[in-house]
Amino acid sequence: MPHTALPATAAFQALLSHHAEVRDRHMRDLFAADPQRFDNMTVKAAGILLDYSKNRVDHTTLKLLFELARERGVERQRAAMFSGEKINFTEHRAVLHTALRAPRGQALIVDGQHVGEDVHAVLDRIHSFTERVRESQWLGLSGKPITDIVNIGIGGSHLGPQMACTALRTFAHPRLTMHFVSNVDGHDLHDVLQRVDVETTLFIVASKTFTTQETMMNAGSARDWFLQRAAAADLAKHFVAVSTNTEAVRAFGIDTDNMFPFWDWVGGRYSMWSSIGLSIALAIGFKNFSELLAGAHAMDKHFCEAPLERNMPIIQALIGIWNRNCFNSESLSIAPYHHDLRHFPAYLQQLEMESNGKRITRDGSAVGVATCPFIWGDVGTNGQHAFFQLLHQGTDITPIDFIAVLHATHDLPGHHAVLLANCFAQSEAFMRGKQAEEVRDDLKKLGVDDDEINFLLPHKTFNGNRPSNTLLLDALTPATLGALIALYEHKTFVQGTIWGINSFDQWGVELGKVLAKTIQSELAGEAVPARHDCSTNALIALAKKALSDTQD
Ligand SMILES: O=P(O)(O)OC[C@H]1O[C@](O)(CO)[C@@H](O)[C@@H]1O
Repeated sequence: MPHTALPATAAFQALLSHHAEVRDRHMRDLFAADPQRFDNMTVKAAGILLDYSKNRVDHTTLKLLFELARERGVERQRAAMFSGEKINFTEHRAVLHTALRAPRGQALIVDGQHVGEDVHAVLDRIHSFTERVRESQWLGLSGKPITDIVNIGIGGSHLGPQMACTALRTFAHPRLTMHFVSNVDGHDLHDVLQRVDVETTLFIVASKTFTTQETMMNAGSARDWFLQRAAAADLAKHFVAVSTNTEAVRAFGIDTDNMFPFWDWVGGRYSMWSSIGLSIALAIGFKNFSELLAGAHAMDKHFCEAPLERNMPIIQALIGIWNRNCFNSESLSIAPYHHDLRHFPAYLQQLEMESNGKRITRDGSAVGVATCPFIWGDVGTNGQHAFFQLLHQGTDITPIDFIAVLHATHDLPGHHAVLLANCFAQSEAFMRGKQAEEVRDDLKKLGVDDDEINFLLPHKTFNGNRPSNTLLLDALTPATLGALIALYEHKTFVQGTIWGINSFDQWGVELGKVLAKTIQSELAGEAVPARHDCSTNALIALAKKALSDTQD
């Protein structure tokens, strides 16, 4: 079906003309002109407040952005996704992670399958299994309760579970220690195996395909480690699988009674709501896991029902389009001011960059504009002492998403106020900057002489006008975390729709999976070295020597 590339649309052209008129305007002036700017540019949903007032937008900008969303068919695509249409058009698959968090009783049939019934049947199994482990009814080989859970997976089968278990650690079962192994680098698994006891460890092999090289290698090594210490008959008490591939699970030697399935309409990076979330449910309990799903569902409802002008994922997506496609911002920095959200930037890297790191639209033509920015970041306040200097005074302007939580779960006096003060001070400074006159006054008060002031002035002046969103959560709970993740999922989807790309395939990553295999067989000496460039040939030779020295 022919597709109109973004640059050819009237709404985008109108946005570009508006940008040419307003791009030099300073946010300080926008704030001065509208004392109600905060009230006018905040939206609340599912326990989250989004303050987007510290962006270079005004009423006209927003109007043009909403027109763009309408012209690009965001509402139509949203309905298509939720109803199970095969919007993943290169893999001919439905995209139904939202069905994983819908309450029992949803009537949705895809390819003759009753999706809601299937989802809740698996959730019921997760419920009973996690209770048995948590209540010390599921016992290890010597009759002891499980103390350590090792999730072996990568990408979407790792990042979501690890991020959520860390974020919700205050809800976790005190007896259970969670471990996450993802990297094919043996140092990762080796480190964990040194810290666990074979009698009380449960391994979850989490892989949608059950063919991913890293996961299968780690799972195989974990199984070898286990069998060196225990009998094969004990494997069923210590290994469970999460996958869509029953045959491969059976071939690996995991009892399919110990397999928790999911479906091809769940994308890897959207899968933590499925049985890929088994480790989360084990850590925080099924009731809390259900609240995580309910929080995401509350955001789904908001996304489906709120008018575009009050719709948080749509607003966040449109602000991102404005920054990326009009101001050419190449990256988006994620700054969670909560230590337990420290894995959130890495989670979003896969979510956004694997989804929208694309350049071809649905009819095979080029997008014609820049797509996904680089996503990166670290927790506040650590980031302030590492890369914030560049964000304040570097030559690139990088938009930032500040994520703050009003109530802490610790009782150490003073810390939380200082943390929040830093967060708000940073977003204010990025917006306001510090003008030459303010710098001069400050230095004068300190008694600095005029020559020194003139010398220092350009270095100590900040232009400001650097955009940010602030997302405020009342508390970090399963429900608000669920809503926060769903918010970014839908934001990603809306941006993909505006660019006209498929946010749900990942051919680039598939290529990487194939490429390593050639060199792998050359390193193993099984293949005649392919004709690489001289650098790659030399590196292979060095590694080959090192590997054979280690074996000697
Ligand atoms: O769950 P699997 O099949 O092991 O895949 C792991 C990850 O690999 C990818 O296919 C590519 O990184 C992701 O989309 C997925 O989350």
